Amino acid sequence: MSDYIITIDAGTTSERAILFDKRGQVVSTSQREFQQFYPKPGWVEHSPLEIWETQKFTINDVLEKQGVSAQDIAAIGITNQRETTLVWDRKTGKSIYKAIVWQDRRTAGYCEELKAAGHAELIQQKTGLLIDAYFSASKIRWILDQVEGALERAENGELAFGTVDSWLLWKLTNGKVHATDVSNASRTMLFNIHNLTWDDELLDLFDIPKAMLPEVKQSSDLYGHTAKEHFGAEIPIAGIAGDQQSALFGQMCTEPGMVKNTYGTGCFLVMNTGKKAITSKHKLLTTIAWQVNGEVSYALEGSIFIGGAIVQWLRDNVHFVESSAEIESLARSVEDNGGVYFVPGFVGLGAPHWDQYSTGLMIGLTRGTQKGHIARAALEALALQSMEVITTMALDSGIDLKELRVDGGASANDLLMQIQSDVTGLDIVRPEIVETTAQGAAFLAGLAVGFWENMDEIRAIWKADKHFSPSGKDVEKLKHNWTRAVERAKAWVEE
Ligand SMILES: Nc1ncnc2c1ncn2[C@@H]1O[C@H](COP(=O)(O)OP(=O)(O)O)[C@@H](O)[C@H]1O
Ligand SMILES: O=P(O)(O)OC[C@H](O)CO
Repeated sequence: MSDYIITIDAGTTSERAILFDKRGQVVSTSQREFQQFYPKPGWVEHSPLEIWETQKFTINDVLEKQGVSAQDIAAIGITNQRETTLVWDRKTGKSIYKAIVWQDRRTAGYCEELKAAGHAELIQQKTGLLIDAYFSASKIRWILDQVEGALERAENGELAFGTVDSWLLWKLTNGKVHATDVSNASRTMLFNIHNLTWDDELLDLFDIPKAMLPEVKQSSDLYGHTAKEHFGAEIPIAGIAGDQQSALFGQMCTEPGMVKNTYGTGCFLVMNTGKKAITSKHKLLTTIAWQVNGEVSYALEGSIFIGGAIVQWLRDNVHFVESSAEIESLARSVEDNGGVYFVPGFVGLGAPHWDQYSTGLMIGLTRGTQKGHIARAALEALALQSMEVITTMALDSGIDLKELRVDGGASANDLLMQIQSDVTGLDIVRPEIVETTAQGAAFLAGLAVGFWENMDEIRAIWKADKHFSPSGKDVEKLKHNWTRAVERAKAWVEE
């Protein structure tokens, strides 16, 4: 009898394996960090082999911790950092270059050229995306250009491209399955999100051979089985979704108009728009949320590059606090921000600004500024960036939002959640289980193998824990000054 589902959560800085039981509860977790490579300013790479070995370790570790065997696992679900690009040799199973991470900006210049050549509209219309180094296509192009002989090998069908989900699937199945799901495919800038196929015109534009692309399947689907040698028995792999889409599913935002925000390293706001792919007029992304039982759900997304990382930066780079949690008590030590604003444009600004040339900016400092004011400004920065995306989402969708479901590390911060409610006027809802990213992939895999019968059974698992409602505080000045501060942070880097 198979009692559990395992989710593989392959994140940007660490990988986890999480064991879920039939009640949708987390039974056990194993987590391990892996190395980040920064070979040049703006470049971020991972070792593909380390991604695989780290993930394999966590799966074996979680089984051992709980004293269960592979036979007890009904299915594996995969959720992953998106856009990160890997290319490997089909015969040897070895990557031909390191994984180029979603944060990597090396192809920003090439992307500017694409914009200047007038390709933005076509790309947005087909893929729902805005031209940016963030997505996979320009990264694949870079590998094919820079690794000797790569283009020819790719044309001959010798090379495979995949995002992290595809890479892990390939490794788990010992090279038997080369596939991805629609949500990950929709982040490559090569996938037509309307007819659900790799787009020939875009492949021509980026000069990427079709032969290297994975098969695209539903998010809840049987992909294959793990090779027996890895965990002692074959386990079905039955669900895949990009981490932000998976969190939307885990939060049970399954109806049009429902929105979640994940406060991790970045903040990722995603709104379910149902069967409608809404083209944003305000620089949000249109993306595929998932495909389940043949039905595709679309979403609008606002990706904010620096969220919880602002707190991490205060902790690790300038030793302002000892722990991330300490930021809350420090921020509570003052009444307000004392006029201080902190725009975290460390890697440029994402949605809705998309300014590759902004930097971090702290403004409004006076002789009276105290530590607490800076802590408060940092938390307000998370909330105000998210507010900008929410305002934009309401405009694009025409939907009057009422509620925002939250998860991710920084959602544990009650003060931040209260500020979020005050600046958006929304009811902020934090669920009992904040492991929604992993839970989403577990649900997708569990549905495919009948571990859970249907959506109603899953819906009953999600439960709210805490609500934060607007306090009625006047936030107009805060919003006004934030807008002024953001404008000053923009276009700072001169190339
Ligand atoms: N209590 C807190 N208040 C504010 N930020 C926090 C708090 N706890 C964690 N964080 C921030 O949240 C991030 C970790 O969240 P997590 O969801 O684990 O991120 P990720 O999955 O992106 O690695 C870190 O950047 C950390 O600084
Ligand atoms: O690994 P995370 O949680 O920082 O998420 C990364 C996103 O998928 C990037 O688009």
